[in-house]
Amino acid sequence: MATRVRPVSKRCAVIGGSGFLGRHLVEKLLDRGYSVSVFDIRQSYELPGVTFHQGDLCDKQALLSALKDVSLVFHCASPAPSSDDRLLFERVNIRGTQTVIQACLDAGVQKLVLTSSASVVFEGTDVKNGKEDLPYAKKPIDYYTQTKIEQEKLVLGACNKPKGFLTVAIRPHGIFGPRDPQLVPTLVDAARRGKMKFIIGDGTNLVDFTYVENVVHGHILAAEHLRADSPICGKPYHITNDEPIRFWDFMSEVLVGLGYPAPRFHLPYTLVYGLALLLLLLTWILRPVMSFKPTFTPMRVALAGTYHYYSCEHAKEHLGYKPVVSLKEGIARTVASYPHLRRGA
Ligand SMILES: NC(=O)C1=CN([C@@H]2O[C@H](COP(=O)(O)OP(=O)(O)OC[C@H]3O[C@@H](n4cnc5c(N)ncnc54)[C@H](OP(=O)(O)O)[C@@H]3O)[C@@H](O)[C@H]2O)C=CC1
Ligand SMILES: CC(C)=CCC[C@@H](C)[C@H]1CC[C@H]2C3=C(CC[C@]12C)[C@@]1(C)CCC(=O)C[C@@H]1CC3
Repeated sequence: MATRVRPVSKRCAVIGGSGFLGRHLVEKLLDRGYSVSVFDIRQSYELPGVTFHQGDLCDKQALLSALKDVSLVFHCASPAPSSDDRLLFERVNIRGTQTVIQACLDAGVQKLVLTSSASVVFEGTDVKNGKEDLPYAKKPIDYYTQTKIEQEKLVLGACNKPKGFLTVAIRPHGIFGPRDPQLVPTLVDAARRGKMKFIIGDGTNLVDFTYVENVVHGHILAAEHLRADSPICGKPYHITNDEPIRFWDFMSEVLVGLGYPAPRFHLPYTLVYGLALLLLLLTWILRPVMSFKPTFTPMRVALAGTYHYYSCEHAKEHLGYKPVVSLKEGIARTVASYPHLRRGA
């Protein structure tokens, strides 16, 4: 069993600390006695023990002031996948991450923990119990995934033991929990518009959904195990709930928990995927005159209709990782945290 390693310095920075995952991470770091410098393009809350630095991570000077006297940095900022804006992803996830690395080196930061994504190996076809040695997606499913791949390569490639700069990447999948602006709100929005009646495919596809506190736990374990003599330097780690579930069972549990009916009718996967592609084409054609965001994008349909679950054995072995909140408990906490999204609210 892995031993618990004590942090050397208790001052750290969270880039993207105003976001969903970032804020949960900040709260847990505070509980564990860290003082935290948050760097984000927006400030969404105030907490004792947290210093906010508002700025764009592509701006090295702005970053440097947030990294002063910091030895550990968590980088969990990214534009939302739904923005599907290639130039923005390239600027923030690729060039911005290069800037983060350079700022860390200039500021004498010793450890950088990146929030990557398990989807860096996902090409829209089944992944069953995928391990970290799967190759990066050759045909990434969207610009978000494409730039997350480049981002992870940059951070892991920057690991340099002689220079005393150590890096590691955490690859979560399907993060959910209180304050998530993406998964539950999108689902409820679709349900309210009568779009959640259908199951895409036969509904047996297993998927990982990971409760946010488990993702946070994985990040902190990685940071605290990151030392020059550790096997984790320069490596990616899947962090999941270790309880793959049928995609449509998860969606149904959340929907029913919030008072909406579960999807019941089946539609063939290829038909829905084809329709999503057509719809996407239509949004491009019509962009000069009108803009609309389809609920069922090809990316979402692929995620809803294929197997994609990942092994977290390496994290267990090298980080001593074990989920701290079960899927059942995570779903219950999540449902309870969205009273305003309940049916009829
Ligand atoms: N949610 C999920 O299911 C998964 C997420 N991930 C990864 O986890 C990380 C956190 O995701 P999540 O918490 O869901 O996302 P959020 O959008 O909630 O958080 C990201 C934060 O980064 C900020 N940000 C964006 N661009 C910049 C910039 N140029 N400079 C500074 N800050 C910026 C965002 O601000 P603003 O909101 O204004 O854009 C936001 O506050 C991301 O790296 C994501 O790729 C990985 C796997 C699954
Ligand atoms: C079919 C439908 C409309 C489902 C609604 C829920 C979806 C919005 C989520 C289901 C799986 C989620 C997911 C992500 C975002 C939200 C979903 C598509 C990510 C793309 C977020 C960023 C990642 O790195 C990977 C995630 C995979 C799962």
